[in-house]
Formats: sequence, structure tokens, C-alpha cells
Amino acid sequence: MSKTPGTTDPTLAQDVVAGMRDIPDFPIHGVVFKDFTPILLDHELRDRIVADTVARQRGRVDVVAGIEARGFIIGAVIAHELGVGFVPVRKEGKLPSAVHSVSYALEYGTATLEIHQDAVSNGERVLVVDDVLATGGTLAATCELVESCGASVASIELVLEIGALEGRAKLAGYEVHSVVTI
Ligand SMILES: O=P(O)(O)OC[C@H]1O[C@H](OP(=O)(O)OP(=O)(O)O)[C@H](O)[C@@H]1O
Ligand SMILES: Nc1ncnc2[nH]cnc12
Repeated sequence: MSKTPGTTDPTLAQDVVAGMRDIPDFPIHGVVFKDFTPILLDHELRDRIVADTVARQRGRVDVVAGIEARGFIIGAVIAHELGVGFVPVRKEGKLPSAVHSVSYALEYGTATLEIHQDAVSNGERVLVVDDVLATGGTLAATCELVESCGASVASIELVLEIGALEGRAKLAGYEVHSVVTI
């Protein structure tokens, strides 16, 4: 286990590891799914995660992009605390206006993510937020979507990173913070 450099909360990483729940064979046989929902229920731990991220990012970003589904929840709270707007990055076919789309591979299949073409403006600095970094396909696709709109990815914030899946390799050139890497 390793913790995010720059964090001011010395026990946050270990508390996140303890707060996550392992679900074997979800959504397919052989995958151990890292379930973030118990952390949402624990308001103290959830608030510490938000405070840690906000302390790193305050004043550095113009908007937060949260990835469906759990990135919506934690990302919206972070956007609120930073006092900036929130952009949903959604699974295919859910956004009503004109979109950019990118398809990608996951640990358990393939998927397509979309962003509204007018969601972020040229030159805006975007903070991308999600719960888990696994293979990195989801985040790489999201960065491509943000850049398709003419904005730039200022930083990426995750709660938990599965180091063995080497997702960071797909995110070369981006600033990536995970509260904890296991
Ligand atoms: O690094 P990757 O291998 O791309 O995986 C990471 C993504 O996988 C999980 O979501 P999932 O795609 O299962 O979708 P969900 O939020 O709809 O459950 C997780 O919340 C991340 O978004
Ligand atoms: N093992 C895992 N746990 C949670 N989300 C994931 N996304 C891809 N693999 C995952």
C-alpha cells in the first residue's frame, strides 16, 4: 500500500483500504471488484477524502468532470467544495445533446463514454474524478473526451488505484493522484 504524496491526513490511505469492500467474481468470474459504496455511507471518511483532494486542487481547476457512476457522486461533492462547475461523463446513449464519444477496454469487457460537446470550453482546466483506477481505459477515454472539447486535463484524482493493473501507463503525461495505491 502506498499513499498520495502531499496528503495532510496521515491515516487516510489505510482507512480507505479498510473502507473499501472486495466483491469476488463481480461483474464476471475472476474479477475482484473494489466496491466503493461503503465509503459513501461513512460520511466522516468520505469527507476526509474530499478535503484531501480539495486541499491539493483549490485554485488549480475551472471545472470537475466526474465519470459515471461513482465519479458523479464524489466528483460533484468535490466540485461543490471547490466552487466550480461539474460535467458528467456518461455511458453511451445517456446524454441528450450533441456528444463526443470514445470506446475503450475494461478488465471485464468494452464500453463507450460520452461528453456533451459544449460541456467545457476551449482552454478550461479540467479536474477528472473517479473512484477506482484499474486498467486505465476509462480515464484515458475521459481525457480524450475532455481534449476533444478543446479543454485541458489539469489533474486526475482517484480514491483507489490497483497498481498491478498498470493503469498509469495509459495516463503518461497526465498528473494523477490516488488517495491510495494497492
Ligand atoms: O481503469 P479501468 O479498467 O477503466 O476501470 C475503472 C472503472 O471501472 C469502474 O466502473 P465501471 O466501468 O465498472 O462502471 P460503473 O461505474 O457503471 O459500475 C470504476 O468505477 C471506474 O470507472
Ligand atoms: N477490480 C475492479 N474494481 C472496481 N472497478 C474496476 N474497474 C475495473 N476493474 C475494477
